[in-house]
Amino acid sequence: MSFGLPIRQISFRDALDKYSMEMSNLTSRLTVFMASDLGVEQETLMGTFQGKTQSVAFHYYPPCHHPDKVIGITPHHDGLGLTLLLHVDDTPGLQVRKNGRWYPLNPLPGAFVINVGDILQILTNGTYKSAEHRVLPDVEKGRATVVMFQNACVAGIVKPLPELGEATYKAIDHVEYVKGNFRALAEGTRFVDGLKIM
Ligand SMILES: O=C(O)CCC(=O)C(=O)O
Ligand SMILES: [Fe+2]
Repeated sequence: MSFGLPIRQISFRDALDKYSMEMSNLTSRLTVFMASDLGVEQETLMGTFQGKTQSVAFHYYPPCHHPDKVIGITPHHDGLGLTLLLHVDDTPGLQVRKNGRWYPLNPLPGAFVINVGDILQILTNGTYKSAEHRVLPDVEKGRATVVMFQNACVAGIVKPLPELGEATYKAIDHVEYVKGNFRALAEGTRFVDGLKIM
């Protein structure tokens, strides 16, 4: 994917092209493990990610001497398929919520943080849960991350894989899903909750 960058920024463009391809490859490799864990065909899960869009975010969180008054990123769930997060430095800040408690996810050299997004939660019929997370600023040091969001769907539709039994989420056109997800994010709600079949 070219990200529509001007040709003149050749080195950045090349680096981003390469990074984008490597993240697609990593996603494919991860789906192989997930497919075997879920008991579905490798190609089925891999196919939901292959050829789909990616978006990238470059975050920088400056040091902040009033961490009690400021938040880096407010608590949220990622809305797409998988998120591949690279820590550029060793500054902590990312936290994940489990059973109502926040846990730090400190950077490990050479490791990615992989987040399940809401679409993967739907695809796996709720077997994998999208994790709520936030970023707190550090008092002393700035923090940089590169975050790749991998999209996924089944033939243009966001829905549970039929292999995973009776669907517990309604099927929705991918374009409608993305619109609804952005709307919900702005309202501070979760679009995926409205797709749940009670
Ligand atoms: O920068 C981070 O550690 C988290 C970024 C994030 O959660 C996001 O971009 O959705
Ligand atoms: Fe996030």
